[in-house]
Amino acid sequence: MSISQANDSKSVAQQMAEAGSFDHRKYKSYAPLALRDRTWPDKQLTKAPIWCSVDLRDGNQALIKPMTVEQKVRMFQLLVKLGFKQIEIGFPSAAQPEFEFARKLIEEDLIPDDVTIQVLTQAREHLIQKTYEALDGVKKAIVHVYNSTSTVQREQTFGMNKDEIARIAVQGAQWVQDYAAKYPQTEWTFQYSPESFTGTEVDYAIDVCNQVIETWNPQATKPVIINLPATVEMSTPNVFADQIEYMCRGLAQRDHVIVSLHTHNDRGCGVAATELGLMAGADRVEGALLGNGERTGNMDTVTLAMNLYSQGIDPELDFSNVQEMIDVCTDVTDLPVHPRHPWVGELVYTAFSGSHQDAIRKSLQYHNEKQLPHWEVAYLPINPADLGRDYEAVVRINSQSGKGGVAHVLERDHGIELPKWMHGHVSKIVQKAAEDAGAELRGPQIKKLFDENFIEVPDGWDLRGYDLSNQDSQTVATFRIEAAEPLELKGRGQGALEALADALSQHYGVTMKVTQFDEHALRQGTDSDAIASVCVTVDGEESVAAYIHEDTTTANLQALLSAVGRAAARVNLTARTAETA
Ligand SMILES: CC(=O)SCCNC(=O)CCNC(=O)[C@H](O)C(C)(C)COP(=O)(O)OP(=O)(O)OC[C@H]1O[C@@H](n2cnc3c(N)ncnc32)[C@H](O)[C@@H]1OP(=O)(O)O
Ligand SMILES: CC(C)C(=O)C(=O)O
Ligand SMILES: [Mg+2]
Repeated sequence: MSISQANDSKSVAQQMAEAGSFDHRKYKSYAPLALRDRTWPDKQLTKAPIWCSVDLRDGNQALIKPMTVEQKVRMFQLLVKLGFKQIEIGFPSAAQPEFEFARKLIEEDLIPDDVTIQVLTQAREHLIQKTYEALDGVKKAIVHVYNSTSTVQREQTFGMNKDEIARIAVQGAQWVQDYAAKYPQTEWTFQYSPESFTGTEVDYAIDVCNQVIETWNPQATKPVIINLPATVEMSTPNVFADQIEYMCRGLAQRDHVIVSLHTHNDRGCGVAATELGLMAGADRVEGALLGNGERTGNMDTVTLAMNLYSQGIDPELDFSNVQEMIDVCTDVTDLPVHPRHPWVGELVYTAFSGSHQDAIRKSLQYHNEKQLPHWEVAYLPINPADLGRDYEAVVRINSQSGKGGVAHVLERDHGIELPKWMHGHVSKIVQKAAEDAGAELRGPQIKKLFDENFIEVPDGWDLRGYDLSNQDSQTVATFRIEAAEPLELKGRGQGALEALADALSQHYGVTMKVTQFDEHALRQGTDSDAIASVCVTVDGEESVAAYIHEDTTTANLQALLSAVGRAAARVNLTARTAETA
């Protein structure tokens, strides 16, 4: 008997008993909804949805260690600061800290006037009663009642048929309404979730939701919220979008119903499903910061908001201080943020690889020079500074990096703008050091390598002074050099640099040619400091050096002298004459 035949004849229970059987045939594919006249694929998102944070409920119920009341207050205050106007604060009938937290917010008047708190309850009377007790005295609140409607839960958890499950929903909705009437001073909004909606036959989901809507009888001034959860993400986002479009068409009193989405991320598409669901007609979304929540988490509100932001849409949430948000979240959830987390991870604006760095550097320069009206920079979907991130993270150097990246770091961190011909010389040194270290090199290490290999004056090659004059439209010069014995050399040429090359050629009896030269002001440091870079060939041997000085002629001459001095380590330079002072 083949393995395949063996598996086909086994029940799921038998297969489960066989530990370690990685066999896809025990799973079946989802059945897509045949919505032929779907309209959502042609829609575009143009505005932010109504946001509801579920950090303090769905996020909290998934933590190893649920938040304390104090931690919940901290998270609540962060959510308010970020701009959430609807915040599900918990499941007050579930546990004492949940109840106490609701009481604290109300009694200590911690809820801003423009923020509505929301609470979750099962459709069970004693839990609903306790929920209202927790909310006594609140100005306004959303009471969110749910029951599970999927085939699996109907059959396996509840052992009930469709009508019986619908009756739980309607009875729950009725209790929610009845208890609300006991607290007339509060402005109540009701919300219903057919939990495990994506595993529910869509016509049945419409039927249950419409019975709840009929119970609550919403008005224009008193809408209800129907929240459609992908309690477990079971399909590709397009299937979810079809389900949402179908629901939006089938829900009664649609004008008085706010359609809300609550996706989870089991297949890694929680945000994508929400985006398509919004295109399919939903008005509101529930989610958690950084995607905290049951299993793989809830839809990540940071990612969705930043996706909108990066399309030029006001997300109506403020992530300008992303570090503060990360600090509070990691602290209260005790969960780390992945370095590649969309938009906010430590590495998401960082390029280590040479070609990316080169493109980023050129593109940023182009962007600044042309003053483009919109952000269009290679490899950087948004300006990291918008999130309070600095540019240091954008280009980081290791052995995968190229010359553009090294030049970028010297420019960015030290205001040293190198001429293009020098990029390769510097990056060769940096790359070798990175390879030897087998690690990243940070800005100060790169500057040190640059100083040691290009700026520092080799022993015995210090320029002590010079006199320049003009003769027959040529520069005639005397140079004083601090060597083992002080030298005074004379030379002539087109300018001071050529005159020095001439003086050194004569002195050492070698051919010397300045092949590259550049001089310009430093972008950092004193106003007058200039950096000069020189490439010289000494008897065919190429040597490069640079020097920084407030006097540009001194910078040029010392750069040349240093380059020759560095060549002297490789070429035998012996004085031909004895022109000592
Ligand atoms: C997808 C989601 O995130 S849903 C939210 C989940 N969050 C939580 O559960 C966190 C808080 N929950 C709790 O602390 C507890 O579950 C409580 C306090 C709410 C209830 O506690 P208990 O009654 O002791 O236990 P439990 O939740 O297991 O109750 C199960 C019973 O409720 C019924 N039930 C479960 N959900 C619902 C519901 N939404 N509406 C009506 N009845 C429900 C079950 O059928 C079961 O009935 P049975 O006793 O006849 O078998
Ligand atoms: C309570 C409901 C909305 C829920 O969290 C879910 O279905 O995921
Ligand atoms: Mg959930």
